[in-house]
Amino acid sequence: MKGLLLPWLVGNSPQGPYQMTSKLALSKQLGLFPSFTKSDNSNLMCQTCTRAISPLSLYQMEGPKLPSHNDSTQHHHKTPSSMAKPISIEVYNPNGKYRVVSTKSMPGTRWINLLIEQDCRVEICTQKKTILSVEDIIALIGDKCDGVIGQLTEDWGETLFAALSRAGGKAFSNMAVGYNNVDVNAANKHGVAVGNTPGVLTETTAELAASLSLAAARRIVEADQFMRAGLYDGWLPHLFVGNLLKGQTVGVIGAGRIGSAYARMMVEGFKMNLIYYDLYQSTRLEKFVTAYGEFLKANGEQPVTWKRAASMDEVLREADVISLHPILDKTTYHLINKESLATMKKEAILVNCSRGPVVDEVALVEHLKQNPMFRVGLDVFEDEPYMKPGLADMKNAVVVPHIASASKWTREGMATLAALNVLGKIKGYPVWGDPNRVAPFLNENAPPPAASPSIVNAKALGLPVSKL
Ligand SMILES: NC(=O)C1=CN([C@@H]2O[C@H](COP(=O)(O)OP(=O)(O)OC[C@H]3O[C@@H](n4cnc5c(N)ncnc54)[C@H](O)[C@@H]3O)[C@@H](O)[C@H]2O)C=CC1
Ligand SMILES: O=C(O)C(=O)CO
Repeated sequence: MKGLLLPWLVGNSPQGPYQMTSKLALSKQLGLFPSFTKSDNSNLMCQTCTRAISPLSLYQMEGPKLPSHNDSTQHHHKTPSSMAKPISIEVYNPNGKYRVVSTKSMPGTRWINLLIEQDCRVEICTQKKTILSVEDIIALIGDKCDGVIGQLTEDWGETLFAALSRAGGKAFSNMAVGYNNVDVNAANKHGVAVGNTPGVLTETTAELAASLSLAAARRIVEADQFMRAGLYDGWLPHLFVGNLLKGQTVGVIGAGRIGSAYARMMVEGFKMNLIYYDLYQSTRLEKFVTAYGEFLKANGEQPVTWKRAASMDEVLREADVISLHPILDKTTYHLINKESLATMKKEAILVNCSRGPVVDEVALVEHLKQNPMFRVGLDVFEDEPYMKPGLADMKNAVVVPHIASASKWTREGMATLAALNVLGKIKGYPVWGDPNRVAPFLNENAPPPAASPSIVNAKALGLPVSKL
């Protein structure tokens, strides 16, 4: 079915125009014809509201097989009956037994296929609004909903878990590894499983942190703006002088999956020494740096070194480039503040690809103003989507809009893992034993294991663990 998948209903709003974009093959296979007649201009006309559906070319009807049905549950003008306010959706497999809602369109089609193959009706919110409110999501959940795939921008707390539970839902997955937007206790209270998507975004996110480190070190954005402004009038010894990374020290705060991947990139790619701080020892990372150091030594080069710091301050004092990769919780909120910034070297580089509130952004703006040689690379912001006043004016800051996981492979994989988390709970599958071993779920040439890849509250809910 790969490549054939198109929604059978698309609309901007329940009152707005709809386009039939279903593939006939899929629709025939699933028996999904809504009630339409042909209008004079060859557009399709809904028999209920007489609205024209265009363009017909998107939906190649075959002569006598014009669609006809009278199943009101498949009517496209409304999402489920109890919704307080209409919200536009795309529907796949309307006759599916389980109703799964995705609050956003997500990359790829595999995640949709996997759900519909397992008898799910998939509804994707197409509302033109980047961040959905709790009210919007309650409307999407409606009266009956078996599971929801949501986004890190949404506030998944008591209100939403209560609404999902009332609708019969027992499964939610964030399309993200970080789940600081989710009140897991509220989910536990309502018996809702909470999924996340670790592993598939580790390298992609680490690569963006490495990119921001380089962009800041070599002043790439400033130099780009200078060129475009037509200011370049010839090579100069002082023009955009930045920092050499080789032989310097990279500091990692939070050496989990992403922090460790970033550390390896910086150590191996730029021959930097490593200092890291984490609540846990990262033996694999230490072994990697040791082995690489020995390799360099055997080749007559200066070996790289590693050190596990006893405190975060030790990292801040010693490192030339510091990258933040902890989770966001009470212990990491404003981990970087006025005092910790003052501990750092005047020419240090700070990178944040974790969560905005790990850094006190007001203090950061002030520090950037006072220390023009101090530079930052930021993917995340304290009040996303906004930046604190003054940050946008700072030449010593490189800022990008929370794109660290934005590679095609990763985003499609995140969608797949999120869908499988929800599907697994709906089908009563056990939880995968090792949430870091995601490859079996991402293999497009084999069916995924019958398990939920990563459920963060599996223990609290007493869910069984897969023996696979
Ligand atoms: N900017 C983006 O697009 C992305 C951001 N993220 C963020 O990165 C975070 C980390 O992701 P992973 O590496 O997969 O998670 P992980 O759980 O493997 O790593 C987090 C590490 O932080 C450490 N940690 C926790 N509290 C700490 C503290 N107080 N001080 C120092 N270390 C502490 C943990 O021990 C753990 O090793 C996510 O929770 C998410 O918020 C993740 C993916 C993409
Ligand atoms: O997965 C996450 O936590 C993100 O921030 C999205 O990439």
